[in-house]
Amino acid sequence: MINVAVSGALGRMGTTIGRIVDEAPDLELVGGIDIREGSFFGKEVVPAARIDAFLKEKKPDVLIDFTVAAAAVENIRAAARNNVALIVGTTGFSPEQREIIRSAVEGNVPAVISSNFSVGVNIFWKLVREAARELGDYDIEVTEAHHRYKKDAPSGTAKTILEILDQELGEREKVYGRVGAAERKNEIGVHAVRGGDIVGDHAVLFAGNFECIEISHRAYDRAVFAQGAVRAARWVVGRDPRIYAMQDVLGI
Ligand SMILES: NC(=O)C1=CN([C@@H]2O[C@H](COP(=O)(O)OP(=O)(O)OC[C@H]3O[C@@H](n4cnc5c(N)ncnc54)[C@H](OP(=O)(O)O)[C@@H]3O)[C@@H](O)[C@H]2O)C=CC1
Ligand SMILES: O=C(O)C1=N[C@H](C(=O)O)C[C@H](O)C1
Repeated sequence: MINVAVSGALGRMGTTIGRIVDEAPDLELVGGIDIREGSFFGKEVVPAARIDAFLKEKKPDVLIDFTVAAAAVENIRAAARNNVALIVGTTGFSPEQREIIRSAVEGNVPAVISSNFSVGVNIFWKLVREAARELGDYDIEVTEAHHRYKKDAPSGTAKTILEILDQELGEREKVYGRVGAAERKNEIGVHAVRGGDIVGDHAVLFAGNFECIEISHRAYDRAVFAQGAVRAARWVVGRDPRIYAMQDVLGI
């Protein structure tokens, strides 16, 4: 049995993950952490300020964090202090926060950190890499769309797409939300759409003369991210103490 705790337990992803863990015969939901006190699936949710006491008392094998960047950094540090493995789905980290996370995790606990835990998006990233290798001279535009409540833009998944493009093509200027008259050069356009209950759409357009290729992914239910995060949680426990990607979990 793997003991699982969830931070951001009262949020959209936290409740979706809590339900999956609660229904899994091989997993035990030991409780949650959120900004507020509460309960989910019959288990206590404690405020973030009490995370150390919570981890010591409930002894989860793994903490799954889907919160906001500043909160996640503190939750990750607490998990590392208390020797608890990590799954981190939170997005919107600054380079400085990424560095704090790296030094908290490396050599202390195993952690799978991914801007997107869906299997489909992890395949989509591979396809984008492959296309970039062949179509580096095409014009490239990245578009993402999410629900009205999303706090960060562009999405973490879109930032990962940009990292992949930079790795394959060399660093290029990014133009966010193109506006006004400007000649197109070698830049990559980046566009974020927010509205309604869109779960998560991502597309990369490679536009050449007389043809375009668009690679896209659409999530229909956030359960797809939650299932991936739970799959990673089963995988991460007992691994060497370092940062892993979802590709490591999937073996791709
Ligand atoms: N990697 C992936 O596959 C995916 C990543 N995400 C990312 O996950 C994150 C959460 O998304 P979502 O569930 O939609 O967001 P929500 O706002 O619905 O949930 C976040 C929860 O965390 C709570 N929270 C705030 N501060 C803390 C804290 N210090 N400790 C614990 N909990 C805290 C929030 O409380 P309050 O609302 O009161 O602030 C809220 O209940 C985002 O960064 C999103 O981009 C989302 C989907 C998939
Ligand atoms: O906030 C969300 O909802 C999502 N966030 C992730 C991101 O920022 O890429 C992943 C997914 O698209 C849903």
